[in-house]
Amino acid sequence: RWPLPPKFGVETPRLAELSDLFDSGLDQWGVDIFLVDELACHKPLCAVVYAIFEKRDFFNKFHIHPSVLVNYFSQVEQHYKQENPYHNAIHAADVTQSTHVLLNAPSIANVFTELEILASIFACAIHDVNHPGVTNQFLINTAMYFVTYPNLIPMNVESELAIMYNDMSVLENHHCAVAFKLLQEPSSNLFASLDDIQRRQLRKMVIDMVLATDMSKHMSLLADLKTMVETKKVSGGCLLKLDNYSEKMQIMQNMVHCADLSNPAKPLPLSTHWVTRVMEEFFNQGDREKALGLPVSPMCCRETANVEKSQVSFIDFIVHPLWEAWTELVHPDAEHILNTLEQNRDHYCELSAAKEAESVKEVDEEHLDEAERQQSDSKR
Ligand SMILES: CC1(C)CC(=O)N(CC(=O)N2CCC(N3N=C(c4ccc(OC(F)F)c(OC(F)F)c4)[C@H]4CC=CC[C@H]4C3=O)CC2)C(=O)C1
Ligand SMILES: [Mg+2]
Ligand SMILES: [Zn+2]
Repeated sequence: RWPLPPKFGVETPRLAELSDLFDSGLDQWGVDIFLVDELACHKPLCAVVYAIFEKRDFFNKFHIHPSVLVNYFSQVEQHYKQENPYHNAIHAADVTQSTHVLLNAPSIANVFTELEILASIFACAIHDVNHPGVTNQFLINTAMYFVTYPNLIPMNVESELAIMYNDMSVLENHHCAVAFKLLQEPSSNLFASLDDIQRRQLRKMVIDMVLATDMSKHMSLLADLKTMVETKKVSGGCLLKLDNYSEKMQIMQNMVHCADLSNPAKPLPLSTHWVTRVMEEFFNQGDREKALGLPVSPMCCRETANVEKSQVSFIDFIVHPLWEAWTELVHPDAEHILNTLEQNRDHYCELSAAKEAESVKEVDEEHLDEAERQQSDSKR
């Protein structure tokens, strides 16, 4: 009934290269997602989701026609703002492919049902859709802005979002709502062949995973993961005893959260590329906060931010503790990921120390110049 879409759902003159890259890299941690973006003519999300669905045989398992997948994820991809330096479709493709790799860890094979795997991949693909390029804090701070200055034309409709969601996981609620709204398109009914129970289960799982990508949930999510790892150690190390929904969902939420925080654990060239992008997005937000007379958020001031120091702190306080817990949960499958994270952290630490030494040297030279000036003055 439907014409077959182009391979991977993208019209590209470089299909052979894209196909080869997926053959060798789709299941690899550290595939060059920026090269995927280039080869897929800047539709990386469509291409990655199509390739994963094919690799996992989801088209047959869930009776999904390839063109329905392409119709839906083309819509989703268009709703990612490509003007965002960081929160764009490349990030969505990156998190989706990273989760695809994490799901292949031998120690969690047979833990998840096919529906749970479908829900995880889907959740990653849509987890930041229509992201406005600012944080929840910014939206919350600006929500009251138009109450204080009603005559100001709403410079950013996004602040409507905080009003809509009463400051609770504003972005993450929005990403879910947009994704499920797009599903209602008749030509995009991805889950038409699922039965009602499965559709309801999938919807709940996706919402639970996407809402867990809100960084304000990070500490509680990590605490629960550590508790699970402790009990797993006690119960002879097998994960297969996961029978209730909440324990399984906890692992799925942490898996997607790990993928969302995986940039510092990727090969260094990819990691530094993501740092440049995320800082650009934060600095744009800082510029807007300054213009609005709002307090500038941490790491968002382009004049004073120390990129290397922020990255070391981000890794030490947030990323490493999470990946340490995940690595223990799936031991020994994620050792190489944790090692890469630790090497990258040391790289940023050295950069930060070198930068520190450089600025101290400059100050010393200035003092020397000043002293020489004073000396020559006193001689005259
Ligand atoms: C400043 C500190 C000394 C003290 C401190 O409180 N925090 C945490 C902090 O300030 N946060 C928490 C994370 C927030 N955040 N940050 C993201 C992000 C992504 C990639 C990054 O680099 C690289 F991997 F590409 C990155 O690097 C960072 F250094 F900027 C940050 C996203 C993570 C998930 C969802 C949306 C993005 C999000 O909510 C931002 C506010 C510290 O980090 C250290
Ligand atoms: Mg997000
Ligand atoms: Zn994200």
